[in-house]
Amino acid sequence: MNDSFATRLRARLDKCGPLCVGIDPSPALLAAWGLDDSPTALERFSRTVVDAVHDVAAMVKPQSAFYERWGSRGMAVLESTIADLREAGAMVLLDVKRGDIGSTMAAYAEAYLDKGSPLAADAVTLSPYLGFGSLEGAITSAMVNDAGVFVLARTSNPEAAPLQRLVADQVLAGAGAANAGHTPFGPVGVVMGATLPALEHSLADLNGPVLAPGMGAQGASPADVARLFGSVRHLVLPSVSREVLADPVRLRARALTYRDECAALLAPRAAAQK
Ligand SMILES: O=C(O)c1cc(=O)[nH]c(=O)n1[C@@H]1O[C@H](COP(=O)(O)O)[C@@H](O)[C@H]1O
Repeated sequence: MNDSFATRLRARLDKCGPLCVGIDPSPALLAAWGLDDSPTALERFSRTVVDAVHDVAAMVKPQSAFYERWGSRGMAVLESTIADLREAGAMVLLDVKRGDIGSTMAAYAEAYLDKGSPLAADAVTLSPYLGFGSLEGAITSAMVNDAGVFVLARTSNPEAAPLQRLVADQVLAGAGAANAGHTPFGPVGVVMGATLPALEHSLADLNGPVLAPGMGAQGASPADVARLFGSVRHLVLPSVSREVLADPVRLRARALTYRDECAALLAPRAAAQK
């Protein structure tokens, strides 16, 4: 029998520490690395990141958009990047932010969560704006496939606040209901930006992981992650992309610095001292 998503993520968090590193091969980063904008460069970039961070990050998060730019050639690189990560023992969070009516959602779930799919990941990001209930099939599929999902609740971009403030509690309630009774926690995570000025929502009944993007390029720090999510420190996965990816030579060192800082600030001991 395979371990559940949460059991695998718990083991990775305990082994590697609390950090997710994004693979975002944007044209700007390819240029910064001295690479041209091509599928070959995409592959070189992705391989370099996999080699540098696969044992540092609890999860690695390829951003699908940067591969989709290249059509089928880009998708082939995404497929091989997912395979490389898995072979290296990393957990893959595929950032696709999908959300649609039930029947279409079922096809997305088949594409990204079914164990036999060429793009199968350990987890995907989902958008709840067709209603939390529209994600039910994907959540069931995640459970059947020992995978997970991360549903957008309060994203890191400032313009999201007026809209998401109104619905985030529904997302958190839906996720909490799906996760109830699961140990060590459930397969339905949420996305909450490390850039939020204040938390504004209770995570007490979530019983699922919290992906917290926004460190580095978007201005948040590991201290912000600890300030916002200290109450669920054992469930937080701070995420960073551009700041770590900026320089191929310092990539691993930067990831290690973020990892160590997050681990120190989110350690149980830090809670007791507070
Ligand atoms: O789902 C995400 O990862 C995500 C959620 C969010 O609220 N904000 C956010 O920036 N992201 C992703 O995180 C990456 C940007 O991270 P940075 O380069 O570290 O700012 C992009 O791939 C975004 O799509």
